[in-house]
Amino acid sequence: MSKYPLIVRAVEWVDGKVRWINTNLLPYEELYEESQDHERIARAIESMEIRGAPAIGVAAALAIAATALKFSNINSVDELKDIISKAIERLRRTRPTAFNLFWALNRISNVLSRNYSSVEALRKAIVDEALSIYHEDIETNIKIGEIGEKLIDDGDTILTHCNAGALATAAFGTALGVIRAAWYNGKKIKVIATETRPVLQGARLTVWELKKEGIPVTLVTDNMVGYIMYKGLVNKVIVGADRILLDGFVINKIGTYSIAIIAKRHGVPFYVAAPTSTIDPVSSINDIVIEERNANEVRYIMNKMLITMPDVDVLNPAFDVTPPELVTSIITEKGIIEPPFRENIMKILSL
Ligand SMILES: CSC[C@H]1O[C@H](OP(=O)(O)O)[C@H](O)[C@@H]1O
Repeated sequence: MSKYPLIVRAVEWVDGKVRWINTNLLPYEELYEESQDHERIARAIESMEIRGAPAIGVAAALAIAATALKFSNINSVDELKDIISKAIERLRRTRPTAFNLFWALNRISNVLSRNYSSVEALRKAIVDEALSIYHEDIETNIKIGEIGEKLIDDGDTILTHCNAGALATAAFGTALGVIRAAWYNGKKIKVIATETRPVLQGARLTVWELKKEGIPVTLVTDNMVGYIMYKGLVNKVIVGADRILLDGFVINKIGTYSIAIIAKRHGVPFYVAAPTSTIDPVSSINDIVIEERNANEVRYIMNKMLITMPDVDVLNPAFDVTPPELVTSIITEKGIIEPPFRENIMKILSL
């Protein structure tokens, strides 16, 4: 039982089904959906109804568990393994950058690789592993919050980018988890949220979450960050991450790199809050696939208003790369990682 109110849950497990809030509709509408169909859940991840690295990993794992239960009529271990393998491959193809997706699916694949005396034993092992991933996510976020809030001073104004909150995890959030923990521990903090074009996760999701909980938040456009840092209005920056490499490269929402450069220029600490399940211990920076999303996300503001000519060429990289020299420290559930990152990440991962 958490000592914090878990007011918002992006992804839940309800009676053998995956239940999620459609974040594309917020703050205009709070629509929840439920499904046992991994294809429907895969589409929810691709369309960003479900988004945020940890939430994507949890949703994918729960989608596999729901699939195992959906095919309750299958009595053959090999037949169920084949169905589950196909579902895992479909979910792997949803989004290429967030490491938590692959971390979660690899955990389920490891369960699948074992021998089982009955199909029921296999089904139970899959569901148990997926539910562990789900519950661990919430516990991990709270640990990140409680470790990270020690870096927050009473009276701080904290800038955050995109949404690394309860709407990006199973609950509580990572960057917003640190902010929540500081708030509930009595620190009078304020948040500045960037709108985060093109999909406006900051303006729509971070603002919605924090206002729902009464945490003071001010919205700024992405191009205001330089000005507000120049004016000395920001004490700290805290962002989430989609993938962190051993050398400390941080892959996160497009615009993060620009904020990190401005923070460095103005001597503002730049923190990254993420579970160790976001750390990719294998890839090098040249292996990373930065997701290129549909051009209409840039041409339109959330499908509400045309802002450019429909036939104009568009670039729409969903993420960028912040090099380690711009990162002050990485807040994880196992502790705060400071430079030299490779040495200290390997230590915290016991590699
Ligand atoms: C703790 S969420 C991590 C990360 O995921 C978000 O990306 P998206 O909204 O495209 O799924 C954003 O980069 C967050 O910082």
